[in-house]
Amino acid sequence: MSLKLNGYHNAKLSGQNGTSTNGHANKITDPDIGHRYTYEVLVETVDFIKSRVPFEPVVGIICGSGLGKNQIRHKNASDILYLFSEIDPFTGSLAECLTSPIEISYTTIPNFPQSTVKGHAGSLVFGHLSGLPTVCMKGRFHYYEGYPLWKCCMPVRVMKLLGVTHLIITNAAGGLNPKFKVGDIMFVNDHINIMGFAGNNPLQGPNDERFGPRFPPMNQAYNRTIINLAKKVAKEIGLADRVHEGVYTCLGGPNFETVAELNMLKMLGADAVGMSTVHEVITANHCNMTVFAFSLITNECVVHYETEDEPSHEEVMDVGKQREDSLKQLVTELLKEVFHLGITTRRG
Ligand SMILES: O=P(O)(O)O[C@H]1O[C@H](CO)[C@@H](O)[C@H]1O
Ligand SMILES: Nc1nc2[nH]cnc2c(=O)[nH]1
Repeated sequence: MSLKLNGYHNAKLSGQNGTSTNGHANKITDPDIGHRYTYEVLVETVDFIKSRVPFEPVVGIICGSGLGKNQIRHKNASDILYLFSEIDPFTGSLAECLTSPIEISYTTIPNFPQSTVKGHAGSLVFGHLSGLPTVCMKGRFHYYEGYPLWKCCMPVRVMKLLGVTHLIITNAAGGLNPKFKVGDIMFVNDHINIMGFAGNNPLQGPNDERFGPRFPPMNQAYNRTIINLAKKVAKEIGLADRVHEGVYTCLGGPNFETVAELNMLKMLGADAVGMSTVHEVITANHCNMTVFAFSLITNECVVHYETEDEPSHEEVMDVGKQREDSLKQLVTELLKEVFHLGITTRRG
């Protein structure tokens, strides 16, 4: 099978054969070498999916905690879960907005990691959303599950190879900005890659130029035009007073933050904190996808000691459930606008 990506198709996999992208002799100290997904391994995964899905998705959606948990009804227990009928677009999880869905469990997809977190069902759902061929990840992978960042982001590259140009990333997050209330939505306009400060980055290790450049820029990681459209859509559907823009930051988890950590993150300029998304955004930008991300504020971060309030994953999932309908409406209406305007990918 031959897949062409941004003119990188014939480029050599640099870094694994003794030559690095900057031309220096390469002594690899990467402990994951030999385990990382090569381009060819991902093509194997993509071929499996293509053999089961009769169309190419252009939109990808990653469902955050509580937004991808429901199992879709299916008629048999085989690996492909063909659904009976169209599903009401405003009930159930984000994936249930897809019409004529085809659901493939992660357990059956070659080379795919497995979901281990409550609220992350563990399947890819293919279908149409606002008329656009779409793939939805019901269940993402987190660093705290024990997956290295490059593995957490493997599905982003799979989506790219499947044909996805526009990626919508959703997450549940704690609100650091005092203006944010539980149930509000924050359109992510930038991030702080705290794990990256310590040298942990999904692009670490050999770079395969068929995906993207060794040193990708990240100053326009979140598509400005889509953020503006999302604000317009939010206004139209009566959510204007529940949406904000802001900076997301990701810690490794799984524990929620201490009071001192939260105050530090606030000082750094973060408006919301979670345990995902940043590495997915980096990987998507690296392979020239257009990215839109939003956080559902599921809890207000506790930034002082005089309280008995504590965050919990149950609360996170409950708020996801309560706000599901608004989020689905937002995404559905937004996609109509994005493709009406014909927003292109980052590098054209
Ligand atoms: O980022 P998502 O997957 O939405 O989930 C967030 O919610 C969970 C904690 O309750 C963590 O996984 C955190 O990252
Ligand atoms: N790290 C982190 N992740 C979250 N996910 C949902 N809420 C939170 C939070 O307060 N902190």
